[in-house]
Parts: sequence; C-alpha cells; structure tokens
Amino acid sequence: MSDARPLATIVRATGPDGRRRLALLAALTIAGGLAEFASLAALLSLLRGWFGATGARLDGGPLALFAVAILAAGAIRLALLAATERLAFDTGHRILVAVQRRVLARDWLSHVAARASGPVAAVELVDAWLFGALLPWLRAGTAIVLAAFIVAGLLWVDPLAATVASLLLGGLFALVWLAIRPALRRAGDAIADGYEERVAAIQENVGALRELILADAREAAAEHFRIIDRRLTRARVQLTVIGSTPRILVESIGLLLLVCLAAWLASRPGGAVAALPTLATLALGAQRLLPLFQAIGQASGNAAAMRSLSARVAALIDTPDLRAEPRADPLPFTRELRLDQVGFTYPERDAPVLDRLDLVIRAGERIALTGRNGSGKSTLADLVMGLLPPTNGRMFVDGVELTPHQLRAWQRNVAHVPQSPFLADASIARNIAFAVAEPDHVRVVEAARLAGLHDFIMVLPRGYETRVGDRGQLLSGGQRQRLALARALYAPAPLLVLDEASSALDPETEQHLLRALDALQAGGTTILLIAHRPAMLAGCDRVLRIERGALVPA
Ligand SMILES: Nc1ncnc2c1ncn2[C@@H]1O[C@H](COP(=O)(O)OP(=O)(O)OP(=O)(O)O)[C@@H](O)[C@H]1O
Repeated sequence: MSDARPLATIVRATGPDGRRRLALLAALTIAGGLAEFASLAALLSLLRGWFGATGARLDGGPLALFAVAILAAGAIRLALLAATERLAFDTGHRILVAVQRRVLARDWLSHVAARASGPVAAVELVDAWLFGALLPWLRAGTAIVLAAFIVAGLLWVDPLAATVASLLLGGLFALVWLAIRPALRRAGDAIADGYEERVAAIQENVGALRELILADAREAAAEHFRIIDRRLTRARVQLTVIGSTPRILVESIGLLLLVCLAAWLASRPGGAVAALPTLATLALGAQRLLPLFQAIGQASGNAAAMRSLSARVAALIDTPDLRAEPRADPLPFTRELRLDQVGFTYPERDAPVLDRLDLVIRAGERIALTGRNGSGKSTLADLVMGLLPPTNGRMFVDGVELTPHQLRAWQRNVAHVPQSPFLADASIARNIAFAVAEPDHVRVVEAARLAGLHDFIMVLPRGYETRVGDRGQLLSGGQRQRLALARALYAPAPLLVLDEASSALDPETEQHLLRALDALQAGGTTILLIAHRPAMLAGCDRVLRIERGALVPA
C-alpha cells in the first residue's frame, strides 16, 4: 500500500460528516492564523506609537486593537482545540464501527482463514493510531498553518532576522528528522506487531487455563507474556524518546536564536530602545511559535513510525463493508438438495478435503454422516448449509442451481447445532433466542422442553434469567450442548444439521434427543447429523461414511 492510500482509505471511512468537520477545522485554522498575524501587527503598531519619536505615549486606540486581536486569537485557539479533539475521537469511533462492520461482513471462509485475535487487537491498534498518529497529525496540521501566518508576520516585522532564523531552524529540523526516521519506522512496526501478539497471548492464557494448570505451564505462559509485553513497552518508550528529539532540539536552539537576535538588534543604530518594538514583537511571535513547533516536532517525530500503524488501520477497513441487503425469502426446499461432483479445498492447502462427491438429501430424510477425524464431515456440513462455496461441482435445491447470490436465501432454511457452540455471557433465555431483539418466552420454553433442558432450568433460582457465564462456563458440557440444540429449535427450519450434538449427552438425555428428532422428522424436518454413537445412527434413514473425500454407504 502506498503512503498516500492509507490516508485516503481512512478519510473515506469517516464519511461526509468527517469531511465536514475537517473543513470546519481548516476554516478555523485560517481564521486562527489571521488572528495571530493581526495580533503581531497590532502589537508592533502599539509599541511603535508608544516608543515613537514623540516619546513614550500610551494610545487607547492601538491598545484596544491589540487587546481585541490577542483575545480573538486565544478564543480561536480554544475553538481549534475543541474541533481537533472532536474530529479525532469521532474518526476513531467511526473506524472502530467500520472495523466491526467488516468483521461481520466476512464470509465463513474468510472467517475460518483469519487470525481469531485480529478483531480484538484492532481495538488497541485503532486507539494507538488515534493517540499516536491522528491527534498529533491534526495538531501539527493546524500548527503548520498558524506558524506560517506567524512567520509571515515576523518576515514583515524584520525580513532579514526572520529569514535567517527560519532557515537555520528548518534545516536543523529536517536533518534530525531524516536521521531518526529508520529507527522510528522499526519502532512503529514493533508496536503494531506487539499489540496483536499481546492480545493473542491473553486469549491463549484465558482460553487454555485448564490445560496450562494441568501441564504445569502457567509460569512459562506468564514468561511468554512478559517477553511480548516487554518488547512492546520498549518499542513504545523508544518511539516517545526518539520521537521527541526534533521537538527538544528545536526548542533549545530556538531560544538560543532568540537571544542572539536580541543581541544583534540591540547592536544596530538606535540601540536597545529603538529595537524594543521589533524585539518585543519577535518575542511574542517566538512565544506563539514555540508550542506550535512542539506540535509539529512531535508529529513529525512519530510520522515514520505511525505510517505503519496507519497502513494497518487502513488495511482493517480496506475490505468490503457489511451491506444492508433485504432479507431474502427462504429458497423453496420441498424435494431435495443435490450435490453434483462437489469438491472442496481449503485456501493454502494443496489436497482437497472433498473430491467429486455426489449426494442427494431428500426432504424429510434423516441422514447420518460418519468417518474418521479430519475426514471432512464438518466441511461437508458447511457446504450443505451454504457456508462454504464448493471449489468444484454444483449444488441444486429442488432442481435449481445454488448460485452465490442465492446462498442467503438457502441459509434461511438451515438450523445448526455446532460441535462447540458459542454461548454468550447472558441469560439462558437470551442464549436460546440468540441475536433476537425481543425473545418470545413461550417459544423459548418450548425449545428448552424439546431439548430436554426445561426441568434443569426450572430448579435454578433465577430460572430462564440465569446467566450462563462467559462462553457458558457455568454450565456442564452436556447442558451447553442442549442449550445449543434449544437455540436451533427456537427458530425451526426445514433442514436441521447437528454436528456431534450428542457427544456430551448421557444415554438418557440422548434418548430424549432422539425422541425430539423423531418428532421433528414427523413434522417434515430434514435432518443431517454427524455422529458416531450407534444410538444416534440407529434412527437414521441412511448412514454415509466419508472416505478419502468421497461418500460410501457405512
Ligand atoms: N479452516 C481450515 N483451513 C484449512 N484446513 C482446514 C480448515 N478446517 C478444517 N481443515 C482441514 O480439513 C480437513 C477436514 O476437516 P473437518 O473439520 O471437516 O473434519 P471432520 O471430519 O469434521 O473432523 P472431526 O471428526 O475431527 O470433527 C482436516 O484435515 C482439517 O485439517
């Protein structure tokens, strides 16, 4: 990605409102610059009148003019500060929302291929970019314009002195900046990598705590985290320290230049008194310029490092946005789903998981899929559900070919009970009616009854309002599976896919599940289940086995 593209991508993501705020900031900056120029001119005219040929005389008019100019400049600075902060934080907010929209817009294949910690690390990345790049750059942008007006004012006051000072300071600044650029770029890359590694390590430590305890590996995990965080911390310190060099240099050299200037002006004919109006105006200009140079120095110090952060932030949003599509009506499924010579290969894998596979699932059938671990059962289920697109072959629903733009309509026919269900840290009712704004309590209870969960829920003090904990960890494995089943049954669909949904059930609960499946099948539901246990296979119309990427009768 070129240097200019990240910014263009980010500006696009902020939308028309962001661009309006940027325009307001630009207008305020110009107004601020004019006010700075006016206050310098007013001061010079005031002091020249005061220390003029007629002797010291304080004139009310120029004093009032100076007071108005300096107060206006102050008020505009305050407005600029507010506009800058608002624009920066609003942009950060828009980018985070944009990132979430893009995470949700990914299809299943991109999701399974992506790094799980990415979206979490994105939050830290956007924050680091906001405080390390956007805010300093906006401040520096306004500072450059304000400084240009002040420098123009100073050139008008004393062209020679202002030119020499500007050239010396500008040249020094450029030299230092070029010298530190490579180190800053390295620090920026290390910071961006560090954020991702840190989130991944935290997720690992939380997710695999049981394994870490049993393997007596908690010290090693803590040490791994320490190394990652130390590296990140060092890079951040490096960025601040090296990035501050231009600012500190310009500050000290600037002060030195001012003193030299005072000595030189005082040595000209007329001495210190004649030089006083010019000197005082130059001093006011320098006093105004110093914080502006600080802002420019800080931002330019960070620029090389933050370019890599900006590129990563832009990459986060440089993918298709979630599109608000009208909800498709379910594709009619009354006869059969046919897979014709279907093959599937995961990205970055050479060998296909499924190869020229033929399968007809008749409406109302109950089919079991078996096969060795890794033989491709879940992959086939994902293809059947329209989550993965076949890499070869075609699929037909009631004789109509399933094209990519019909996938949403086909998916509406499917309810799924995954191998490891995701449970949110919310009430049981909310987890059953997952992602539904207003759960229907009667249907929640009905689904829980069918899944054999109702009696267990009723003995809990808070019943359906009991929270299940993060990822459902306050429930047993079997209870989690039944809750996932209840979720699938809450919104009944013509095709129910169960991926080893009884692996954690005791024989009694398994019998309950089989009775529930009988009832569903009697009601016309087509059922595809991945299972190994004989009890689950017994009630099926057909049992198929995946072997070397193809289906054979079991
Ligand atoms: N996201 C992925 N990227 C690359 N390869 C994958 C991915 N998911 C699965 N695979 C590979 O595809 C093959 C089939 O996996 P799949 O999960 O479909 O098998 P399965 O029969 O359901 O296994 P199990 O019985 O263990 O659940 C495996 O070899 C697996 O390593």
